[in-house]
Amino acid sequence: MLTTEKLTYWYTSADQSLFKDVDLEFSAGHSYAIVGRSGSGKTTMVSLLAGLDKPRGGKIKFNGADIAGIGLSNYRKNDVAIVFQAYNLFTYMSALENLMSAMAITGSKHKGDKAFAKQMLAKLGLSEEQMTKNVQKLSGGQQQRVAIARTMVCDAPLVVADEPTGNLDEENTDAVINLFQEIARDLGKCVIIVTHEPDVANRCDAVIRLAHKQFTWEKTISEN
Ligand SMILES: Nc1ncnc2c1ncn2[C@@H]1O[C@H](COP(=O)(O)OP(=O)(O)OP(=O)(O)O)[C@@H](O)[C@H]1O
Repeated sequence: MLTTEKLTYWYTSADQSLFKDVDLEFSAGHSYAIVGRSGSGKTTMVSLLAGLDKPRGGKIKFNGADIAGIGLSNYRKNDVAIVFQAYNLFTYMSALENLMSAMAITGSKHKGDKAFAKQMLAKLGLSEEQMTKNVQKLSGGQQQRVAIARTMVCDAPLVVADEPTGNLDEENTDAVINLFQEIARDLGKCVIIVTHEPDVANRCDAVIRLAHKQFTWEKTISEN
């Protein structure tokens, strides 16, 4: 579903590349963890994969088409759902309103379907009362679950998450990982997660380590 071909990136302020000539392949229906030391370039890599920044060299292809050709804003709107550590929810809305607007903005096939949005939030353990109050009144774990529910109600086949469990306790981390697995296995999406947590990485179908500017597979899909 998603491939990188000789992907190269450097920040203009840096004197050398962060990574060079990276070839990776991600398939639908699987979850992938990207791990590595702080500052190695994991966030930069997922920003490129999510179409938030442009490569300096090489290509990112989505279903065989260069995302530069698709147009990064079209790609972000139709093909990618992004989950950040700082949830990025509309803070003046309820959880339900957040899902409804995400469906409207992305033109999801569930657009306008309030019952479906409620069903997803209920599935993630939110009560009717929690769904309809301002998201800022929810706990961090609950807000993160809303951010993940948002990826489930949109049609985007690719879900990219940067440290999605970074500030969650063990119980919420577990719930979030279960959700990502469900999104990959049951909804058939491709899930790519940057994480510092070995437990989170181990529960993904594949693990890629970034070290010394190289990405190496620590666990591959076929080892499952
Ligand atoms: N906008 C920027 N301009 C210049 N340098 C940057 C910029 N963003 C990040 N960097 C540098 O690029 C390197 C990689 O950063 P990145 O955030 O991708 O690493 P990371 O592996 O995600 O780190 P962490 O695990 O701490 O989040 C770091 O040395 C960082 O200081």
